[in-house]
Amino acid sequence: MTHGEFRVPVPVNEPVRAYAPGSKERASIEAELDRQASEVVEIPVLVGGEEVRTGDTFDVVMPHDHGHVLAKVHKAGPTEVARAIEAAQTAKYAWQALPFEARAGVLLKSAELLAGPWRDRINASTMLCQSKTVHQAEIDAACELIDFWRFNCQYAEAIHAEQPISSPGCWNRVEHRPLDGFVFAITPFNFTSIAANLPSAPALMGNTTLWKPSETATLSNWYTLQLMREAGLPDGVINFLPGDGPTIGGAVLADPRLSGLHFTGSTPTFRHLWRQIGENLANYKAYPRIVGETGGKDFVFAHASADVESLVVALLRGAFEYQGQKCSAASRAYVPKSLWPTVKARLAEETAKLRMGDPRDFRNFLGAVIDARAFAKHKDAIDAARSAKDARIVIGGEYDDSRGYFVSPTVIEADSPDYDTMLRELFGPILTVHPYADDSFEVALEHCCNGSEFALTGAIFARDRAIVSGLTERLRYAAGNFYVNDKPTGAVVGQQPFGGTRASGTNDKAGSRLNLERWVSQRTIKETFDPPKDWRYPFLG
Ligand SMILES: NC(=O)c1ccc[n+]([C@@H]2O[C@H](COP(=O)([O-])OP(=O)(O)OC[C@H]3O[C@@H](n4cnc5c(N)ncnc54)[C@H](O)[C@@H]3O)[C@@H](O)[C@H]2O)c1
Ligand SMILES: N[C@@H](CCC=O)C(=O)O
Repeated sequence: MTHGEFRVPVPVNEPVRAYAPGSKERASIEAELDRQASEVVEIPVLVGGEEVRTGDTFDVVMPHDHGHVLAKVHKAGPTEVARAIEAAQTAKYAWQALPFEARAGVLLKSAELLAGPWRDRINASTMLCQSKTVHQAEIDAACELIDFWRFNCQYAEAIHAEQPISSPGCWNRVEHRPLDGFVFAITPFNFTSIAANLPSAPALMGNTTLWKPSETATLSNWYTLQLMREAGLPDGVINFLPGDGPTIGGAVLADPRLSGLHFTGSTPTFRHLWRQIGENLANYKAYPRIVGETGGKDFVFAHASADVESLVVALLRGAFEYQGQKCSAASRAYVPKSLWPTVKARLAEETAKLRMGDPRDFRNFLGAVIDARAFAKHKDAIDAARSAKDARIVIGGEYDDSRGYFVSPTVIEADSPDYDTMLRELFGPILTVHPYADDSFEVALEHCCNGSEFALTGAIFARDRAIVSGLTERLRYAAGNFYVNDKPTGAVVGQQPFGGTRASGTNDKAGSRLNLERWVSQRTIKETFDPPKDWRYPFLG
């Protein structure tokens, strides 16, 4: 029972810590990195608050030192999936019955724990198991996740406040009900914040969820769930199902009580899941909501009036931060031939200064790519460019997986905008640049707009205002997140709602009111205070 209209605290973006040499925060995270590197964590399946050890395990390793095991994870199978669905169905009545401020309180408390005592643990595990530098871990696992939790509470409050008008003699109300079943969250390896947000956003709206984490990110993901449990998350609200995607996915999607899929990951996986849901459609109690944020082939389009130094920094940071493993990473660029020789020379000069290695050495700008499969894909793309007639490696092109999965920051110069790596998502530190003739600006622009199946992020560089306006207009549907004279990565919750269209997803904008609206189903209630007692209308005489 709530006696009052409460307001959640007004959120502000979590400040990013610098971890400068000699700082207390640097010493503190270094100690935590040492601690985590010296242990092997056993991670169970979690159903209804019960830790289940199936005995069928896989290892989580450091991508930059793949012989080093960080965790042994028990895989969920069909039995655990069935138990998790029952646990979610059972937990949802008590969870939904809680007043909104109690559910929001769990997320706000989670944000507070992450901003304080849990920050090092979550950041360090993200650095070790996903090979992020301290800065990349900080902006993801700490700041973005804190922002998701705090801002979502405010967006949820605004949803609840939205009510219809009432005419005299009646009172209309809209109830923003949780969905009639459970929500399935399937999460990617590359952002700890996205992984924790996918099950917790539907939970905030009163749903109970099943969470299938990415194998390689299971350690950091498990810690975020422990944090939420410490913040008061009741048993059964989020059930943790690590293991093989198709095995778990097949069992969950077949259940008639599936009411929503909250997915982030690659385009082929999402298409596969959508097809599976389609094939099951007649078996579901209600049409499942499908939210999927997927792959990208994110562009940088430069005009001849672009400022070269800003363009070079945007290409370098946009393409190589976190080894290019951001869905938003700059992976194709269109640069006029009048600028390209200077841009190429400056990019080569600056890229040569980037150090790559173990993120525990804070001088490194890049770590390793996530696993052997990713390494093989990048190696193949580099080898193919080396022997191609219409493309060449102009920067980098080295790789070595003897200790970790290292791929050096690489630039491929492609004569044709249809060269393989101008179109295909690689998800690694490989940027392909198509230098276009200045008098073929329109042809290059048309390719940038429609040449790729994706439409996630994109950036334009120009100083000429008419060109900025024209490109903004022409590229309206080429990206869900569009940047002018800035890199196409680094969206901040509350500032640049994030998501793309076409093959890049359903564009329900993670960390926004729009996303939360997908996890409720409105019930309209009309209460009449003076119901008519006579069926005859006046016109009948
Ligand atoms: N648009 C966005 O906001 C966004 C954000 C982050 C990552 N991404 C995209 O994610 C991809 C990288 O992440 P990834 O390598 O983890 O993606 P992925 O598609 O390989 O895996 C994502 C998740 O799906 C699971 N999975 C795979 N097959 C499955 C199946 N048949 N049934 C059920 N689950 C299954 C995986 O185990 C993992 O948990 C890139 O394509 C990137 O662009 C997009
Ligand atoms: N939101 C992040 C990307 C998330 C996908 O990997 C960015 O804007 O760089």
